[in-house]
Amino acid sequence: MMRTRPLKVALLGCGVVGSEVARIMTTHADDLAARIGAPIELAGVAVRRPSKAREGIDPALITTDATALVKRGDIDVVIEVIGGIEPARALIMTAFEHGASVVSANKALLAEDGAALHAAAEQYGRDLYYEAAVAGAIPLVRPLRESLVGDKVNRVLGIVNGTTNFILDKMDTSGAGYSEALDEATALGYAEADPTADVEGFDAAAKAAILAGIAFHTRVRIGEVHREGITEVTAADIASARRMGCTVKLLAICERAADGRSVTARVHPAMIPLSHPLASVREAYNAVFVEADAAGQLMFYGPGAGGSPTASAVLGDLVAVCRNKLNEATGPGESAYTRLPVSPMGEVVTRYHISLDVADKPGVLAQVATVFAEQGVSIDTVRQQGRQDGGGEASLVVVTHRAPDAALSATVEALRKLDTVHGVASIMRVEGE
Ligand SMILES: NC(=O)C1=CN([C@@H]2O[C@H](COP(=O)(O)OP(=O)(O)OC[C@H]3O[C@@H](n4cnc5c(N)ncnc54)[C@H](OP(=O)(O)O)[C@@H]3O)[C@@H](O)[C@H]2O)C=CC1
Ligand SMILES: N[C@@H](CC=O)C(=O)O
Repeated sequence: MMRTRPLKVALLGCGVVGSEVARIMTTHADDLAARIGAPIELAGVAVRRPSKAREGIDPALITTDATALVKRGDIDVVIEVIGGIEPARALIMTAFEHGASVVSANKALLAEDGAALHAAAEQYGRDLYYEAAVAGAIPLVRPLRESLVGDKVNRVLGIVNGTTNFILDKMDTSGAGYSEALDEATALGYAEADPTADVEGFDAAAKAAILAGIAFHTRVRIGEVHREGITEVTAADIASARRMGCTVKLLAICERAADGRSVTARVHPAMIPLSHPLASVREAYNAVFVEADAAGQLMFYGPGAGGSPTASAVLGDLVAVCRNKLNEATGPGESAYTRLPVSPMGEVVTRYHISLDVADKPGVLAQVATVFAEQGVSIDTVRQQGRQDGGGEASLVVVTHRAPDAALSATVEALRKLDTVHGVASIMRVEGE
């Protein structure tokens, strides 16, 4: 039977995501009430700039005092879509203390301080849901937290940042410049308030930390994730990838060690073969592979950024949390975990694509090959192309077999010291084979 007294919802933030959440709460009010078993009421909307026009929102609900809103005592659910660390963290803690459960899309905060937030939720008997924090509309947090909790997940690999995928895709397919593609992604609402978070890989690293934590029942903080962004990826890298039958993607890769005693989490650009399913992930779409002992390989795919897709994930959490409230229960929360050490990047086994500018004369290839051999790195393919400019230089592209990242980077450092190597034009890892 439908309860008539509405559940009260406070919305903290009404930007790209928040404005869509408010719109769907209004336009789908009847459906949401039917799903929940009670109507929901938007009880207040906290923003920074109160005079800004907010379509479809009663101006009487707007406040700049988010703290007073969450302290009211009659709020059932707080939706935090402000972003950043503070005041979001303090507001969530205050919400728990004053009786509300929380739905958040804030991956930066969860990857920085998820443990304290979960502990506070548990202490006060509240829910903390955050499906929207990873890969926009794609259900990923709940499948890992609930559906796969009986299995053993060994690897999570995918594209988890829409902005960088949009930029790399535009650079690859339409030849767009980096800045032009970034401006377009920002205008479409994909980029973070500070797009450095996207292009330098912080956003993807936060998501990798969250995914590794849930998948491997451990804790990984953003600072433990090896992170490289896309700012160094050049048109020449993309062209080089094409020549190899590959494309360049920013990947997040989280792995459990074979002995189960440690994990790794990394974010970096990588070349992947055009035949790999991730190669066809276009624009701001995301896709994530999950490999588990019993389930095998699962692929999750969908819109990874933008107001409306992200709001879909927020609304799904809102319904779940409201149902729990009505049942005077909380959801599954955080499962028991073992703190597994996060191994450094140097121990990760990967492959390098290295493009060198070398002297075009006898013996150079042998010298280069010796450096690889000295570091214990086996070469898979070598391609040399003499330059047409008559300067006695050639371009040498070496693709290695799999080796520890420390050995690969030591190889690059040793190559830089050879007189016959005039420059390292690009280095990129190769994944997905
Ligand atoms: N955009 C996306 O595609 C996705 C975003 N997310 C996450 O969702 C969250 C929100 O992102 P997004 O909507 O893009 O961000 P926006 O910058 O568009 O919106 C932020 C909102 O928070 C308000 N705000 C900022 N500071 C305060 C404050 N101190 N007190 C009250 N309100 C404040 C802003 O107010 P005002 O409007 O007055 O400026 C604005 O309404 C972030 O955590 C982001 O990482 C997650 C998945 C996808
Ligand atoms: N800026 C993020 C938004 C969603 O998380 C992205 O581009 O993926």
